[in-house]
Amino acid sequence: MIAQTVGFDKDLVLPSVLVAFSVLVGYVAIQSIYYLYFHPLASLPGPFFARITDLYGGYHAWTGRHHYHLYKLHKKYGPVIRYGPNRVSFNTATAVKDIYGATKPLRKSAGYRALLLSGNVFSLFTSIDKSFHGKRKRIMSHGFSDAALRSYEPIVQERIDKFLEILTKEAGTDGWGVSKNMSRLCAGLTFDVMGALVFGQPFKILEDENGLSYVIDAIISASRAVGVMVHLPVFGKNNILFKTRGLFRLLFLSIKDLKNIKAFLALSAKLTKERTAQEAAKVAGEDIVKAQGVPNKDILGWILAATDPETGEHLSLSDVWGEARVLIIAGSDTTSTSLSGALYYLSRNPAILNKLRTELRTTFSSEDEIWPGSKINSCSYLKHVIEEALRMSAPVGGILWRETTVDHVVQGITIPAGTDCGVPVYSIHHHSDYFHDPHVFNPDRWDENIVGAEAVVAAKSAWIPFQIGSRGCIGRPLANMELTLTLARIVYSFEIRVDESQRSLGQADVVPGYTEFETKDQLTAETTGPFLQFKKIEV
Ligand code: HEM
Repeated sequence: MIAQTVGFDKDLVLPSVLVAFSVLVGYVAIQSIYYLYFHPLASLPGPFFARITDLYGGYHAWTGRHHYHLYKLHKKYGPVIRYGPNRVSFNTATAVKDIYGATKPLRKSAGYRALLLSGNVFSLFTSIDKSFHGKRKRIMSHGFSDAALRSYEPIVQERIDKFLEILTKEAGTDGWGVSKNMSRLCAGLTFDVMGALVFGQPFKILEDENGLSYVIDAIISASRAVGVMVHLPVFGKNNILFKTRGLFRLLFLSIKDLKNIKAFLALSAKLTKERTAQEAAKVAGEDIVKAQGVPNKDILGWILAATDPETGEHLSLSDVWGEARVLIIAGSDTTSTSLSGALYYLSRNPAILNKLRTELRTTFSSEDEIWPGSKINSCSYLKHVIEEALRMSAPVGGILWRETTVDHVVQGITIPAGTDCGVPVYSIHHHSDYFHDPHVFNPDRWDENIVGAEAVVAAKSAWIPFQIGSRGCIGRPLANMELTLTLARIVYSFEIRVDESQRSLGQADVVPGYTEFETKDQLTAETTGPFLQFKKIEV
């Protein structure tokens, strides 16, 4: 009797499906009409699908080429584009200030929440709430003070020594080493440096000693999903979808990737625990790190010892683990892309390479003299080469979304509260209003004596590889140290040549007639090459 009442009526299946489908289509149609004609951003230009769904941006993020795509869109539609129902991309230096300026009423977009690995444990990088971020920054900045940086110098130099040894390790009788994939080798260097600086011990990826090169692969594959989710704010805003983000990540990962990520999480948890226990055992007033033979201090050493000056709080173990993981990711991949990019451009521009070598050889009388300090700071051409490499192929080349917390004027347009805004880094770095011949690698564009003060001021206003404002990169001085020391020491001591058989690998031609170092954008970048050979210069 009961079975009959709730029985399954086959005749109702098709009509039910049709009704559900019609409701869905009707809902999408009404919502699209609203987005296209009645939404406060309706008058802004942009691709049709971008104006009605965030899936448009999500798809282009998935291709890894959305930074190049945004560049082309800005060329087509002008400086302001609607890049999602509730998202606006601006391509001007005024917008940089209006959006990222320290006092502006914007916070990181809800999309950043999708980056969280476990529950709601935010880190300095992933935090959205401004007061949480301020508190965390007060503690974290201890690890990036001038004193902290000085204590890192020998660690960085020791890893660079190892890196340079590898360049000509299997050199032939003519002195030229075998061809190296610089993306991979530079990643070995920067991950080792970050391992040593965060946990007090290098991963020794350069020596291939501890079998930890999977850390690089783990982070590259984890970044693929993150690079898409950060462009889908719904993952941060909708709690049900937020809980499914783990499943979404699976779409981007192979079994091997999953194993690598799991191993990296376990490794970073183990090293954080060990390092925290060491610090807890610290005898008052004694530097246990030195006492235990670990060279100098590391970032965890500084931040574990730090307290929030306003609240007196310390970080908990899970907070420290969260910060450690993010530091390894944020500090390695970015610096490695910058270094590979600079080597790509130097190896393809012999005149620029020679000019840089002349500067270094007239400043230093031997490679051993190349240390942080006033001498290296006086090498203005070295600085300009790095600035230019970061402009041409910025490691974070996409768009870093910020959400308006109140109605706010950007570039003269009132943007309603709750809208995501951003300036795509690749686009503004290649904007001809700020950079003459933007697709040409030209370090001289940063020299006032050559191009004039006005041109340099304009260029600086649009140069944002580290972002600006309170959410700008805390690791910038450390990245600068790594980049200047490594490049100066390579160029001082080695001849460099392109492996012609691999020249086109990792090379993009975004604009016909120009080639550049290709970055696959996934919040940070995935890169290949350049494939280079090195020969030690005879003294
Ligand atoms: C050339 C190398 C680097 C580049 C181009 C770079 C770029 C950036 C950018 C663009 C941001 C803003 C991200 C956003 O708004 O979502 C950022 C933030 C950050 N970076 Fe870097 N970075 C580099 C090196 C480093 C290093 C070496 C470290 C650490 C050791 C580091 C740690 C961080 C952290 C913790 C944040 C978050 C800061 C905050 O929100 O207060 N970065 N970086």
